[in-house]
Amino acid sequence: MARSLGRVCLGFHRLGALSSAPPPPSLLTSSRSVRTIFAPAILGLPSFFSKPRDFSLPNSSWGSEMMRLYKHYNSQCEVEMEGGEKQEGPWQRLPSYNRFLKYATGGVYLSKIIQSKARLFTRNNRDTGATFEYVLFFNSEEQKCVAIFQAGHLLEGPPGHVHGGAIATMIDTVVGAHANIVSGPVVTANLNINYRRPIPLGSTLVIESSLIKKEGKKVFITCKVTSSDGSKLHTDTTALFVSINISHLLLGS
Ligand SMILES: CCCCC/C=C\C/C=C\C/C=C\C/C=C\CCCC(=O)SCCNC(=O)CCNC(=O)[C@H](O)C(C)(C)COP(=O)(O)OP(=O)(O)OC[C@H]1O[C@@H](n2cnc3c(N)ncnc32)[C@H](O)[C@@H]1OP(=O)(O)O
Repeated sequence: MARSLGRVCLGFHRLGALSSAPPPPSLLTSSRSVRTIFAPAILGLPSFFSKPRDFSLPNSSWGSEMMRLYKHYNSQCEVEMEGGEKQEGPWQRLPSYNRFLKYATGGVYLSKIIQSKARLFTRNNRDTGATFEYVLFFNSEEQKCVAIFQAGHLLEGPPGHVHGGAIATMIDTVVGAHANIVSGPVVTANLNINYRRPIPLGSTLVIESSLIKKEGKKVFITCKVTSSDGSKLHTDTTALFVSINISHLLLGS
């Protein structure tokens, strides 16, 4: 389906790092080019494995609003022209996150079974459309991230509406990815959410995060969740991220 849209966006992950050693922190991200390393060998996948599934591409569960907004942002992404030339656009689509630091246990023993089964919470999605359907875009000029999010029926909290924890999860995911792009490895230190209006299940929402400032190890970000046409404000959030040294996760802090 994405192919039929005829556009190719920049990759968030770079394939082909086949070493079994984790990538050095300096290779994890770069704020302008938004690249991270994906190492199949770290994930225990065979080296001939070509590409992991990209959950941020459209699937049959996406409704018309989700598709409309996807096309709106995707049409402003980098385009690959005939002959492989690339034409820049203000937005970059961020393919779905993969756990490149599979063995980053922070010094805590995890059994091989847990390690092999671990999945990013928001992409733990066997039944397409049932939980979190989303795609992230990043605009480096404006220092903004936008996610288009379709809230599936298994995210129910109050009857017919999305659970506050599921909303917080999506906000943390968007602002977390944003902070990671601008500052490298970070953890959420504080997330302060005002819930203004309930979100009906099945809604398509726009989650927009803006960088406020970077101050030493701290990254301050704000975020709004609105209806797809922007007319209703569902939540507003302030978030603080703190940079961590990735070696603490690898060696134990
Ligand atoms: C769990 C590891 C995850 C690693 C992720 C790495 C890479 C991610 C890659 C890609 C991401 C892609 C997609 C993102 C998807 C999801 C994102 C989810 C993100 C999360 O879901 S992540 C899990 C939840 N998260 C935690 O599990 C954090 C536990 N926690 C800690 O690990 C420490 O608590 C820490 C490191 C936060 C602080 O460490 P610390 O205490 O040693 O502080 P430190 O001195 O370094 O602080 C420096 C300055 O921050 C100020 N400061 C600190 N904390 C503050 C607070 N709460 N309020 C106000 N100010 C605070 C200090 O006051 C000081 O300020 P000043 O410099 O002005 O004095």
